[in-house]
Amino acid sequence: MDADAIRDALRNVTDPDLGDDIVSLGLVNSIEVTDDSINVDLALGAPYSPTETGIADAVRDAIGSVDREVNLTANVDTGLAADDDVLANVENVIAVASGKGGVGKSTMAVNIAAGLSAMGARVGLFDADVYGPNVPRMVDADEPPGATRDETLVPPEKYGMKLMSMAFLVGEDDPVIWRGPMVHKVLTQLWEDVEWGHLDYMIVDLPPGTGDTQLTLLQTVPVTGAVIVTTPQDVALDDARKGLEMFGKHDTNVLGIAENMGTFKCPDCGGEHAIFGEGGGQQFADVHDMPFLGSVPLDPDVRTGGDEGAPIVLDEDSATGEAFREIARNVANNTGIVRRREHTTRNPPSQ
Ligand SMILES: Nc1ncnc2c1ncn2[C@@H]1O[C@H](COP(=O)(O)OP(=O)(O)OP(=O)(O)O)[C@@H](O)[C@H]1O
Repeated sequence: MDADAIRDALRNVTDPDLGDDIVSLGLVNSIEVTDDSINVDLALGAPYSPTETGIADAVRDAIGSVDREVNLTANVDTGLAADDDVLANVENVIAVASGKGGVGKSTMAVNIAAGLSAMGARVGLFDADVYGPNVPRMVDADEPPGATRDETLVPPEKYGMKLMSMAFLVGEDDPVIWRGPMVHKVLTQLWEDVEWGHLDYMIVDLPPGTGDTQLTLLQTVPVTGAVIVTTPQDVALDDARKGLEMFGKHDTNVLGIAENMGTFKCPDCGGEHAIFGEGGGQQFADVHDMPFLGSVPLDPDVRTGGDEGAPIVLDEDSATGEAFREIARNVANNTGIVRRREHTTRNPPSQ
């Protein structure tokens, strides 16, 4: 089997989101055939996402080699030169945002991060909520970052995730009054002077609203996409709209809308009640032509998980945990769509 025959075989592999075969889309970067191996480099950008794992499996099937080892690698064009990319070793930066406080944004960020980590991905969780950093508590991380000789910070790890938070530096209960320029300086240091290593996903928990932190992040870091967390009430949805507008102004992709507290899971009767009305998050996503990532019920186990530092997404037996896992899978899948679409736009296939 030579490279041309392999390329032809790969025309049978369809990208389910972009709706064409991967060769026509220009998602096959290179094919190399040696005496004992077939090496194919694909333009895939969302490691461990179910969709891209499926594409890779289909590629192996299409090649169907029995006598040579098939090695697949992935390299997607991000449009950034390594030099001007502040987080060059981080493949995808995902901002978790909410229009208003208290909708469960940190809970969502922690569970998405832990969910991606459980899928096998290398994950960083960056608590950028300088005004109320609470991620360390939610994952029970009390170990502060270490420091190397050249004064970079080594993030502590929990559930396989690398963590960084203002709480490590100032203490969770210290009131912090930050002005814009200080926020900018501290945040920039927090991601530049940290040894993140190679990450597939960095999840950034933003403070609620549309303030200095959001601006700093969007101006200084190549954000792959944003997740907007909302509850189904009209007031929360109104604020979520402002979040959408902010990301729109900065040309930032929105990976989708995640609904929290969609229903109330009653511990007494076991039933689920739509106390804030039904389908608010889904309707909001539809109206704004955004993907809907999923809905999580108001479930006392989520809060206990958060308080005890054990994200519920890791509880295999919990239905609410499965709702978070579904959101994590969709976040990864939609990250892949953004990456592959950008790649094909930047590298239009010749035929
Ligand atoms: N689906 C849920 N079921 C039960 N409790 C929840 C759920 N989501 C969040 N909580 C609880 O609600 C509280 C607030 O959640 P969280 O800190 O995630 O909100 P937030 O939007 O990040 O808030 P902030 O405005 O402080 O940033 C926490 O105690 C959390 O455990």
